[in-house]
Amino acid sequence: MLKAVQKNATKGDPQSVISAIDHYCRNKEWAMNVGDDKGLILDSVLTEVNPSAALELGTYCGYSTVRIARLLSPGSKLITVEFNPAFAAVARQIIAYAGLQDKVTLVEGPSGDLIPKLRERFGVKSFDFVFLDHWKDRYLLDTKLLEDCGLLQKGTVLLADNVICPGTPEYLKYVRSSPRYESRYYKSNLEYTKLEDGLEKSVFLG
Ligand SMILES: O=C(NC/C=C/[C@H]1O[C@@H](n2cnc(C(F)(F)F)c2)[C@H](O)[C@@H]1O)c1cc([N+](=O)[O-])cc(O)c1O
Ligand SMILES: [Mg+2]
Repeated sequence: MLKAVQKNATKGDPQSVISAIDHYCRNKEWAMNVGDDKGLILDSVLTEVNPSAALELGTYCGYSTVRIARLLSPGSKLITVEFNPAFAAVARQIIAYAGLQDKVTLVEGPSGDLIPKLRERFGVKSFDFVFLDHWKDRYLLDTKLLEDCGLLQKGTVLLADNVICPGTPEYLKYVRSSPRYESRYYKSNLEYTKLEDGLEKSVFLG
C-alpha cells in the first residue's frame, strides 16, 4: 500500500494519497480502510462537526487519518491511536506523504492505557469528534472510558465504523438505548465490496 502511494500519489496532495490507496485496495489487495463509499459519509459528518480536537482509535495504515486531517480547520488537531508498531510505522509515512504530519499526533499503544493519559500528555480538555475503527470488541469499553475520563462534552460526535460488518452489537445496543446519546445509522457498504456495512453517528448529550 505504501509503495502504491509513493508511486502513484503526489507528495503533499492528500486527495491523491486517498485515491491511490482506494485504487490499490480495489484492484490489487483488499485492506480494512474505511474506504471511499463510507469515506464520503465520514467526510460529510466531519465537515458538519468541524472539530478543533478530534480522536481516532485505530490508525491502521492512516487512510482515515488522512481523510480526517485534510478536512480540519487551521489550528485543529487529530490524535490517532495505534496498537501495532508496524502499522504505525506505515501510517506515519503515509500521513507525512500527504503533508499532514503537523495536524496529526500518532500515539502508539493500547487504548486502555492511553485514553486516561491523553489530557495530561496532550493538554486535551475534551474531544469534539471521535472516529472508532479499532478492535470491534473495544468500541464499548473505550467509549465508557472516554466518558469516565471526562473526554466527551455535550455535543461530542462519535462516528463508529463497521457496525454491521464485522459488527459491534454491544456498542450499538448501548449508544442506541442510552439516554445520554442521540444515535443514527448511515447505511453504506463494506469497503471495496458490495456487502452491507455502515457508520453509526452518536451525539453525546452530556
Ligand atoms: O477488524 C477490523 N478492524 C480492526 C482494526 C484494528 C486496527 O486498530 C488497531 N488498534 C487496536 N487497538 C487500538 C487502540 F487504538 F485502541 F489502541 C488500535 C490495530 O492495531 C489495527 O491496526 C475491520 C475488519 C473489517 N473486515 O471486513 O473484516 C473491516 C473493517 O473496516 C475493519 O475496521
Ligand atoms: Mg473499519
